[in-house]
Amino acid sequence: MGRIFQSFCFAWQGLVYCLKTQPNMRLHGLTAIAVLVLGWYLNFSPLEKGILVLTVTMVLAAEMVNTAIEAVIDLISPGFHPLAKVAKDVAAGAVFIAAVAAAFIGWALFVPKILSFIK
Ligand SMILES: Nc1ncnc2c1ncn2[C@@H]1O[C@H](COP(=O)(O)OP(=O)(O)OP(=O)(O)O)[C@@H](O)[C@H]1O
Repeated sequence: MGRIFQSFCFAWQGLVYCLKTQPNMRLHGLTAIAVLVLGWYLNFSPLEKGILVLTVTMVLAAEMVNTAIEAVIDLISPGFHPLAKVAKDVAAGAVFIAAVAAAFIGWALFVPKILSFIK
């Protein structure tokens, strides 16, 4: 039980580190809260809520993995190296495609719902 709690504390520290040091993580986090609150307010179905939760989690997790990769690269390759560039660019690309997919999913879920609310 102690080990599980300790692992949870380390994971929490990683999350707090990302929120403190990464402006993009704060932006994704605030967007996630806004999207989830709005989703619940607009009475999304359980399936739609599940898709929303998975979508925001995908973006936040991608941002955290990106931050971890950046930290490792800065540790092992403080100077310029072409492979360091590849690693950072690919990690940033993962965040980018996750964010683009999230934007499409948000558009597909929210636009019909908001239109039906306005009518
Ligand atoms: N050690 C390095 N060697 C080669 N290119 C690097 C190196 N460090 C960074 N770069 C290049 O600079 C870009 C920006 O790197 P940086 O570490 O500032 O990432 P970032 O995405 O701007 O970080 P953050 O998300 O913290 O703002 C990388 O995507 C990469 O192209």
